[in-house]
Amino acid sequence: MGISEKIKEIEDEMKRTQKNKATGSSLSPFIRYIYFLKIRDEGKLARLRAQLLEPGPGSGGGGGSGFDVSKSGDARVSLVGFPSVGKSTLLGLITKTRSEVAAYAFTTLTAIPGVLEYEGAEIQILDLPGIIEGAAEGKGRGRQVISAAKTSDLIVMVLDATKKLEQRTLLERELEAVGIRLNREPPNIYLKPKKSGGMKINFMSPPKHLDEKMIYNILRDYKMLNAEVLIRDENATVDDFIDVIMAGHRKYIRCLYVYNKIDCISKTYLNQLAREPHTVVMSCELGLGIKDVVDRIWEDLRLLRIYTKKKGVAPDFNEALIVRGGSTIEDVCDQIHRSIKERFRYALVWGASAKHSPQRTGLNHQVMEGDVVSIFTK
Ligand SMILES: Nc1nc2c(ncn2[C@@H]2O[C@H](COP(=O)(O)OP(=O)(O)OP(=O)(O)O)[C@@H](O)[C@H]2O)c(=O)[nH]1
Ligand SMILES: [K+]
Ligand SMILES: [Mg+2]
Repeated sequence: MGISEKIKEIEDEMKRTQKNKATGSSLSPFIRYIYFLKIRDEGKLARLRAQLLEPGPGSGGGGGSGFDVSKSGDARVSLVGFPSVGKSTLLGLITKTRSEVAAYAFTTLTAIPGVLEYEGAEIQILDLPGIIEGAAEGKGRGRQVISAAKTSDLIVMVLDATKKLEQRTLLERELEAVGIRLNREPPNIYLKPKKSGGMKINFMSPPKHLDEKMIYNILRDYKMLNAEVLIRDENATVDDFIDVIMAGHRKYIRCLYVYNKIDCISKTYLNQLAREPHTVVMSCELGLGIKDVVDRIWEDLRLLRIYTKKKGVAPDFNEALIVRGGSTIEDVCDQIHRSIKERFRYALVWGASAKHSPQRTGLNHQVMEGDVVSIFTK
């Protein structure tokens, strides 16, 4: 019998025992026995499902390319967490997609995309298999899960409020290990490799954790013998400097920590969790805090709604263009049509980014939330 069939058999058995449990309430020793069987089988089931996630022989440690789900909508959000914290339950609550929910670990075996609609924006939400410690080294499908997370605009780390606080640090470490940097900006260090000329190392002000010799040695370790360096941040560390050298393999992603199952913890503890930075608390079971989670996802994505206006007509506020924070008129043009930029003459901008309304601008003008834009072409 293959693993899939074994799993099916145990699942069927569990469904049967669950039914027995519901009808035989007076037979308490019997119920206890059934319950014991169920718990034992859940353990077995979790182990089998974990095996199903193990990379096959010769597949190179879990694969590093993520799942075959194409990006769609205005942004991508990944649900990352240990098994059974409630990732699939959350997906079901905020999108129309149903991903299987169950009490045993590794219920979800692949990436399941759903769409969260938020005031005119379409946000892709990826429900992912649970990851375990050692995921970054290829344990289970961990590497694949983390690769998928690396492609997202925001990571929602789903945590079980009834479990130890260390779970968060453990997960962060797994993500760090593959070059993901959570809620951090790239270090303020300028590094330019050169063909010749040796090392030129400069500081804006004396750094506290670095000196010229250290930088020189690190660069040599990475086989960079000619480079120009300017450390702009006095708090920069060796790790920061290595991140700059490895910039191509680093990804700076915002992370929202979501503690689920608050129906099972004390009020005091709940308040403590809720005060942590970048954190929201919820109970999928009771439907508590779900709207907060959705609002925070939107805020943390930092997307902007821009409205276009045709000459002589009022803007259509029902139809927003969604662009990323920091976008320019050029990005707005690209969002409307690929070729519009080539025929661009100027834009008129009304709203928060305009010095006066309307402001006549070029392609470089940065837009802000709620701006109204008219594009004039040749
Ligand atoms: N008490 C409580 N249980 C919850 C809550 N949300 C989800 N659950 C339960 O937690 C279990 C796991 O839920 P799933 O949504 O399957 O968890 P998951 O993170 O997708 O799990 P995997 O796919 O196995 O990694 C299920 O039995 C849910 O009913 C909650 O807010 N409170
Ligand atoms: K589960
Ligand atoms: Mg799941």
